[in-house]
Amino acid sequence: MNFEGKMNGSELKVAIVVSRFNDFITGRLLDGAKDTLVRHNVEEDNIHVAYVPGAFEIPLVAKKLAKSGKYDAVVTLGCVIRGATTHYDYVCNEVAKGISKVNDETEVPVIFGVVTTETIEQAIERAGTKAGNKGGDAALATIEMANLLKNIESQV
Ligand SMILES: Nc1c(NC[C@H](O)[C@H](O)[C@H](O)CO)[nH]c(=O)[nH]c1=O
Ligand SMILES: CC(=O)[C@@H](O)COP(=O)(O)O
Repeated sequence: MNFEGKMNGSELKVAIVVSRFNDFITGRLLDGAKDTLVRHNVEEDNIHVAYVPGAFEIPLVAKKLAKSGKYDAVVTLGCVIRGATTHYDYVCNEVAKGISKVNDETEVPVIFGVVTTETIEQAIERAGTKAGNKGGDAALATIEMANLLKNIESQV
């Protein structure tokens, strides 16, 4: 028996948690994610967006949305850019751990679309320029994972 997540999102309800910090970047990640979801047949009315102050706040809101039972998956979008202190390391580590924990606790796909870079240029490259759009990439993973879990649940 094989399990597969098809790339048709017509039956999916998706929440997006996006941080406002570095919104020059996160706004483009959000555009990329929404465009990719719609181009894979997710209804615009089935895409709900929650804004948080910074990446550190993403896990809490992602957990709230995942636990609501109203969404097949949650996309998380943020941008953490290293500054002059070690603050970057703490934010990145806690955000990654927090999002992973929400996956484990809720068994709802919570996709990691947080860009973590050393420089602003690296972030720009990943927000719709030479390295693509990580928001769009996260949306693709979201559709596949949501449909994969539905496929597993229908067969086992
Ligand atoms: N430096 C960045 C932050 N810092 C803010 C934290 O995420 C958090 O909002 C604050 O510590 C209050 O709890 N956030 C980012 O998203 N990106 C950064 O580069
Ligand atoms: C990732 C951050 O928290 C960072 O932007 C903070 O900058 P700094 O380390 O210069 O305070």
